[in-house]
Amino acid sequence: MKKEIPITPKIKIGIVGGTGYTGAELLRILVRHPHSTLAVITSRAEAGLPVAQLFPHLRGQIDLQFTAPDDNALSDCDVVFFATPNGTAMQSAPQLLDRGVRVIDLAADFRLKDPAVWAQWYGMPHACPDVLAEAVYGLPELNRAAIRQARLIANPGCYPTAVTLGFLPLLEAQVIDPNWLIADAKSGASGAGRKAETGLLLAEIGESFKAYAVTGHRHAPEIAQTLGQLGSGAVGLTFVPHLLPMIRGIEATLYARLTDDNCDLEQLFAKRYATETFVDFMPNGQPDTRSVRGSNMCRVAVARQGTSSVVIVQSVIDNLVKGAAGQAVQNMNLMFDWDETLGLDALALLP
Ligand SMILES: NC(=O)C1=CN([C@@H]2O[C@H](COP(=O)(O)OP(=O)(O)OC[C@H]3O[C@@H](n4cnc5c(N)ncnc54)[C@H](OP(=O)(O)O)[C@@H]3O)[C@@H](O)[C@H]2O)C=CC1
Ligand SMILES: CC(=O)N[C@@H](CCC(=O)OP(=O)(O)O)C(=O)O
Repeated sequence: MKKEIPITPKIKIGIVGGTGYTGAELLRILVRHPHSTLAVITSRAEAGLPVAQLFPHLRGQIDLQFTAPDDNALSDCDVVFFATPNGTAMQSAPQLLDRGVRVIDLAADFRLKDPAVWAQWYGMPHACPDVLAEAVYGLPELNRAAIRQARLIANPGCYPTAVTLGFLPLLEAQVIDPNWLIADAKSGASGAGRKAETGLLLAEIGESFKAYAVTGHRHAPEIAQTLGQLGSGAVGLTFVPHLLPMIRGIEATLYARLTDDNCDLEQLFAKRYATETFVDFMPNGQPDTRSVRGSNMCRVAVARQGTSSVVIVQSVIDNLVKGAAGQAVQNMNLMFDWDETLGLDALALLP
């Protein structure tokens, strides 16, 4: 059951997990959104605190207090965003959907189609495997038509967004070997969330750089699942994430072997992304994370070294915007049949 969209263009929005980095980013975007009324913003730790007291950049913009999560209050909303740890949204989504509320989960609860694969990577059984089937993977550049019809969106992970948008034109056109894909990705520390953790202290990550989860990261099956749907069948992917001593941003350098040496790579990327507002193909470009910081843009470039058959793609996003909250709002815009770009016109911050 879907709620009828009111004629009045304002909808009521709930955010579960309003004190985290992606929750705060949703607030920053949604206070400027012409069709949104923020109705419920949850935090267990900060219940009762005015939102603008925790986040002074929202003073004068929002007159709500954090409240403890309550499914009844959330049921009154038209759409609820879950900006919560993995395993949280799947506890409440079925009831909310039953009450006609649309749900957008920024975590991974509905991203993997196979509940056994979910359990393997997330260390817990899936709470509502029956609902998984109807979830739409919220990558608009791939699933726009399905997102428009969806009640439940699995917002993609941050690394998967950058990696998938980089490989997508090559796999769709079937000009690379799908069994030999390498994604060398780096993230700023905000990708790990706002929790206190020794490994995320400035003195631990400043002036240092490391790879992590080299034996397997939970985003690998998510990326492989999506890339496997792009025309060439199952893929062989090596994905290695790195932690950079910066706050926002993901850079993914991707490698693949060309099977069609005559392919015009620049034309392929330019054509595939010509009508995509939030993917900027940069001919001869060198996308850097600061060119997307604070914006919903993914910038990509493609290159070869001489006549080598290895193709190199660079892809950058802001992990909190196109990698999370911005993409979630882009999905909401599609679900409510609005202009996809509403609320998402911020340019990157330089320097
Ligand atoms: N950071 C990033 O770049 C990205 C994050 N994501 C995903 O988005 C989700 C949120 O990430 P992020 O904002 O970084 O996380 P944070 O750790 O910064 O924030 C988590 C939020 O969830 C709330 N919360 C925690 N546990 C529960 C619970 N059991 N029930 C209800 N609320 C809870 C917290 O508030 P309180 O404890 O007070 O209730 C807090 O507001 C995660 O699943 C993350 O993997 C996805 C893409 C990018
Ligand atoms: C830098 C950093 O630690 N990044 C996080 C990615 C967080 C994220 O977006 O993952 P999910 O939404 O799939 O949980 C990590 O590697 O765990």
